[in-house]
Amino acid sequence: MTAPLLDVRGLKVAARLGDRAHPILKEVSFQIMPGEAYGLVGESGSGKSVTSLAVMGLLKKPLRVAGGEILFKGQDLLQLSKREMRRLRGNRVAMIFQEPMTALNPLSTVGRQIAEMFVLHQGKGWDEAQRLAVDALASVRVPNPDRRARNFPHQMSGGLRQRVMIAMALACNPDLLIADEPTTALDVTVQAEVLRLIKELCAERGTAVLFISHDLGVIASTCQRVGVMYSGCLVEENETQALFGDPRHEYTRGLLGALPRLGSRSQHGRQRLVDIDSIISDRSKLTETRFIAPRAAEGGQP
Ligand SMILES: Nc1ncnc2c1ncn2[C@@H]1O[C@H](COP(=O)(O)OP(=O)(O)OP(=O)(O)O)[C@@H](O)[C@H]1O
Repeated sequence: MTAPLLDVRGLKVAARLGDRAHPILKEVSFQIMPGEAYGLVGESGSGKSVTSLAVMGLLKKPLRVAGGEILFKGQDLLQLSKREMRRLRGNRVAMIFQEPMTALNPLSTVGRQIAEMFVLHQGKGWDEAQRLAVDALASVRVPNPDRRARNFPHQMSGGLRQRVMIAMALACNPDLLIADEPTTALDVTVQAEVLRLIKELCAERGTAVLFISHDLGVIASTCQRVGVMYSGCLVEENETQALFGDPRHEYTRGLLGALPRLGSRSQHGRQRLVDIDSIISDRSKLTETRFIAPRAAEGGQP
């Protein structure tokens, strides 16, 4: 049997405020197989970003890991030194964020920033790194990559900047790409293009992806399996199609029920949004339900 690429086991994260530690993640466990696209979905504040930052070793005070293991290729990332973690980041595990402007250096051309990845992580000389940066821009389908490499981030549209982030993230052919709401800040039409690009490039290269989104539509179009987070817990996990066809946790049913449907328009012609709280009867009971695994994992009952 293939070993998982990422195996998060009983991950607990707490926020220390004053002399009290508030639980933020409560024993979150999931696995991502090599080359697999796995989605984490849940509403704002459910703990998706904290999970991805913990995997990247980028949690900042007052947050800290309070228990569990994060095994990457069998090695517990929580045991690595800061230096070892820095070497892993950008190289074996890379991340793209929601807002590329905050991740890109405004004072440096995008070509230079991509080239730095090749110099830092692959020990390439500067001339070769710059040629590779132009190739990397071409691989994320940036038109006129030679000319664009000389642009500063503010000279590009949001969609192009996100392509630059993808080029940087994939520069060293990582085993795992973490994409945290990668298209939320983009126009709807550009969103679809960028999602397709991430999906295609990762499939071509065999890169596994951890997709984070509050948008079930994004997860449905990109991921093979999905984990649903609520209030710091993973409440349900399943193959994407099975989860959509047969949501079993009340919170998942609420999330799916709150999706605007094509054709359901209000009298003003807008798509009707359903409030999730009109579907879920009692939020206080949601975390009492145990984690719901795929049916096959329960012994194959129908
Ligand atoms: N620096 C911090 N200090 C204290 N609590 C924090 C901090 N950062 C996040 N949290 C808390 O951790 C919880 C999970 O936040 P997280 O950002 O992971 O949610 P999320 O599901 O990614 O939401 P969003 O989609 O809005 O980013 C929230 O309750 C949030 O208030």
